[in-house]
Parts: sequence; structure tokens; C-alpha cells
Amino acid sequence: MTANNQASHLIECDVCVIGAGSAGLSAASGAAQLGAKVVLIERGAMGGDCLNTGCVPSKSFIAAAHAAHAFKAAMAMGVGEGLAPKVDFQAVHDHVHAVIGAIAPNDSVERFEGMGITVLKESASFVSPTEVVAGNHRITARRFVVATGSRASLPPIPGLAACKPLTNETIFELTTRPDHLLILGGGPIGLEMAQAFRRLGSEVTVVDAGEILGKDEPEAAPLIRKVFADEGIALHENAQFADPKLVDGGVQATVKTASDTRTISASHLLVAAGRTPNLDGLGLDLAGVKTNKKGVEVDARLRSSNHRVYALGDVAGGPQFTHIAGYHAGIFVRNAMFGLPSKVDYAALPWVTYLDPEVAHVGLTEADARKQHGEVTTIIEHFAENDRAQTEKRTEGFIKLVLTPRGKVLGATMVGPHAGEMITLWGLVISGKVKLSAVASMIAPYPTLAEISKRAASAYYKPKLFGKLPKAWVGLVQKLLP
Ligand SMILES: Cc1cc2nc3c(=O)[nH]c(=O)nc-3n(C[C@H](O)[C@H](O)[C@H](O)COP(=O)(O)OP(=O)(O)OC[C@H]3O[C@@H](n4cnc5c(N)ncnc54)[C@H](O)[C@@H]3O)c2cc1C
Ligand SMILES: NC(=O)c1ccc[n+]([C@@H]2O[C@H](COP(=O)([O-])OP(=O)(O)OC[C@H]3O[C@@H](n4cnc5c(N)ncnc54)[C@H](O)[C@@H]3O)[C@@H](O)[C@H]2O)c1
Repeated sequence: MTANNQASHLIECDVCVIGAGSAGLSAASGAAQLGAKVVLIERGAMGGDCLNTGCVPSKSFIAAAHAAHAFKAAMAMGVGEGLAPKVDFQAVHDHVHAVIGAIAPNDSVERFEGMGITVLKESASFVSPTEVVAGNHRITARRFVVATGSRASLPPIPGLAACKPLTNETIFELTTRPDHLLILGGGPIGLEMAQAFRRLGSEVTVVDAGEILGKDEPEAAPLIRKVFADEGIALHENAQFADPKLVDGGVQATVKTASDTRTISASHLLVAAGRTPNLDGLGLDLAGVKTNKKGVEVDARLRSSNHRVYALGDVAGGPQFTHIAGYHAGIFVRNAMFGLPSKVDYAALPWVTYLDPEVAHVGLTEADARKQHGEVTTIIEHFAENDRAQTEKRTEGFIKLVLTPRGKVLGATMVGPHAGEMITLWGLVISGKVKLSAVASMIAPYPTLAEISKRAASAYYKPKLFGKLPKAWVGLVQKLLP
């Protein structure tokens, strides 16, 4: 019997959302709060990747690693000499899962049913351009949302699958600390996990086919390489990972770079080498929805080739962040509920790689700005010149602004402690078209790390303020003043 024949319960609704991750939950609640009849279908855990296997567990794990590292930082200030953190890995695991548990009610079936949404815990599949089948339900809707997310890609390396490597879906289930974690992929997942596991006591090796932090400003990577080297993380870039195999309960692989070839043995292997969109079994061909290897093909309004069907979040083939999933949901609501032709605009897209120091970015990098705008101006200020950074002994890092020659902000990068918190100012400057002079003239509390933003903005005006003309003017005024 086909899924089509089994479906006996018919539901007619305004909006049918497939996937209860960051994108699907926001779209469903937005539509329901505006009075739409909504069906939300989820085959796995409510909350999707972010809550269960992504942002929340990874940032909770990183928080534990920060706590462990704080011992070292304290000793540099004369506190806790000789003390070393005792890491109870089972307790770290429990902390991570307690945080998931604390946030889970926000994403629960009960909460969404409380909004009047029909939640079906089933796998969904289109059977026509206007119908979806989920378990024994057949749902017809005026609008559909495909928000099925993505999963870890397994590069086609012979022997890799047979090693049954860890991915983001399994790494947070570990209850004992890996002796040596070998990580394939030096993207945000690989780098964040590398530093966190190292700080919690594992030996860590990262192998990347390219260079780390390739989407960030080029000044960021050397700083992070140095931090990794200082913390004892082995990083192999521009490296070829080959011949992985299970040996003595662990894993062994060959890593080739231009200068050497070595065999690396580790207790565990984590694959963090990019993502594959979740399209399988969705019947998108029956719905007239075109896809490519990045996901569903969408226009700037996030509509697929079937204009009744929208795709949001990771499966939409663009930037893959929880804040983008939420942003996409807002675009969907404006289009599908209010009938406004709202389009995505990534001019103020931020991202943060939660290393220590954090690597935060918003808008255009210098290279992209040059491509789009021709001539650009850049300003770099270092945390070494910031008094609070000195008091905290956290002087590594910088801010870099990318501006048009007339001072319009196109992009900003910050590398430093709490950079992810501070970058939001620059997101607002770009999206709100705030003048750089407003940042330069604000009163920033002293001593704060955030003063670096004011300092960078002021640096743009320095040559003008202390140039010949103002000096001549001041000279004249001083002669005239009594
Ligand atoms: C380790 C890790 C750390 C991350 N850290 C960050 C971070 O710090 N900040 C950040 O912004 N982003 C981070 N991300 C990215 C972020 O998690 C994703 O961008 C976000 O979760 C995508 O949300 P989504 O709703 O598109 O997809 P998902 O959260 O994947 O949700 C999709 C849902 O659809 C369901 N589904 C799939 N197919 C079907 C079907 N046929 N029927 C029914 N249900 C289906 C799935 O079960 C899933 O629950 C991280 C990702 C990982 C893996
Ligand atoms: N802090 C955050 O916001 C955060 C954290 C984690 C993940 N994420 C999101 O999740 C997405 C996925 O993260 P990711 O780190 O898996 O993917 P990624 O695509 O960003 O990085 C994957 C890395 O793996 C490398 N790689 C791919 N194939 C390889 C191979 N065969 N051998 C060696 N290296 C190989 C690539 O060169 C790349 O550097 C990110 O792009 C991001 O959008 C965000």
C-alpha cells in the first residue's frame, strides 16, 4: 500500500509546515498568531538541529570548556597557583543535556498545540502540488513551508563510512572523554569542537582540505592558528585525508600536505565537513519543486518553483544559521500572510564562530566590498590599545571596519572576547543605515571592550579632525576669543 492510500484523515489548512526546527517553528508560530490554521509536521525531536544537536549543545559544551580554561587565565593573574581543573566528562554531558532540557519546553508539542497549531509527529511527503501525506493524514494547504534542515555530509573518502565516524548528531552523546579526537573539517563545527575538547583535556587534531575561516577577513585566521598552536591543537590545512580505517578500537588515517605525509592514530573521529540538505523522501518532484545539491531552489522571496511552496532555513541552500532560519520565517510571514513582496537581504548578515577569542563578522568582507563597490577604506584597531582588554589580560584580537570612501559602513569583523556580543552594534549600523559619526560621538562606558567600536569609528575622522583646516580654524578662533 502506498503512503497515498493509507492517508485517511483529511486536514485542510492555511499553512502546512514540514520540519519543527528553528525555521519551521518560527514560521508556524508567526502564521498561527496571525489567525491562520496551521499544521506542523516533525518526524524527529521538536526543535531540530539547533536545540538538540547543534547550537545549544555545542555552546553548552563550549561553556564547560571555558570554565576549564578559566583556571589557566586565573593563574596568569596570581590566582589558583598549581590548581588544575578536574573534568568529569559524564557531568559535562549531563550539563549539556540539562541545558537542552531547560530550553526544550519553548519548542515542545504542548507549546505549539497551545497556539492552536495541529502538530503531527510523522514523516511528511508531498503527493501532489497541493497535498502532503504524513502518517495517516492527508493535508491540503494554501501554502506549504519546507523547513527540513540539513545533516552532516560524509565526504566520499573510501573507508570513511565504515569507520562510523561521530557527527554533530552523536558527539554530544559521549559520556567519556576521547583520548584523541581527530576532526575532519576545519569549518565552524570542527574549530569550535577542537578548542572545546582540547580545553576539556582531549588531544585534538584537525584536518582541512582548505584553510580555516575562509569566509572571514584574512586577518582572523593567523590569530586563531596561533591560539590553537599555543593550546596544543594540531591543525593540518590544505591537507588530504585518506585511507581511514578502524584499528585497535580507534581510527587511523593518512594526512598528506605539500610538505609531508603522516599517519595519525586517534581514539575518535568526528566528521564536520559541511552539510547535505534534507530532501530525501519529501516527494518534491510530485509537488513541482525544483532542487539542486544545495537544497530547494528559491527566489528572493523564498518561494520555490511551485509558488505555494516556500523553503526556509538550512534547506533553502543559503547561509546556514539559526538566526537566518528565524529571518527566513519573517520573510515567509510577510509574503504569505500579509501579501507583501518581501525579499531576503543579506547586507547585514552576521555570523560568529564561538572560539576563544570569538570571531564575529557582519556585512561585507573587504574582498567582497571591493568587488561590489570598487574603492573601499578599511580601519583596524587592536584590543591591545583597549584598557579593559589590558585589565583582563585579553589583548589579542582586533576590529576591522570596511567603509566606502565617504564613510558608509559595509562590513565589520571583530576578533576578541565577547566579539559576538559586540558585533550587533555594527549589524544595526549597517541595517539601520546609521552614520559612522553617531558611533564616533556616542559616550561609551569606560573601561569596556566595546569602546573599541567608538575608537575605530573615531579613527575614520581623525585625519579630518586634526588636519590643516581645523587647525587653521582653531588658530583663528583662539586669536578672536577674549
Ligand atoms: C554543531 C552545530 C553547531 C551550530 N551552531 C550554530 C550557532 O552557534 N549559531 C547558529 O546560528 N547556527 C548554528 N548552527 C546551525 C543551525 O543549527 C542551523 O542553521 C539551524 O538549526 C537550521 O534550522 P532549520 O529549521 O533550517 O533546520 P533543522 O533545525 O535541521 O530542522 C529541520 C527539522 O525538519 C525535520 N524533518 C526533516 N525532514 C522531514 C520530513 N520529511 N518530515 C517531517 N520532518 C522532517 C527534522 O527532523 C528537523 O527537526 C549549528 C549547527 C551545528 C550542526
Ligand atoms: N557558530 C556558528 O554559527 C556555527 C557553528 C557551527 C556550525 N554552523 C553552521 O553549520 C554549517 C556547517 O558547519 P561545518 O563546519 O560542517 O561546515 P562548513 O562547510 O562550514 O566547513 C566544512 C569544512 O570542511 C572542509 N572539508 C570538506 N570536505 C573535506 C575533506 N574531504 N577533507 C578535509 N576537509 C574537508 C572544508 O574545507 C571546510 O573548511 C556552517 O556552515 C554554519 O553555517 C554555524
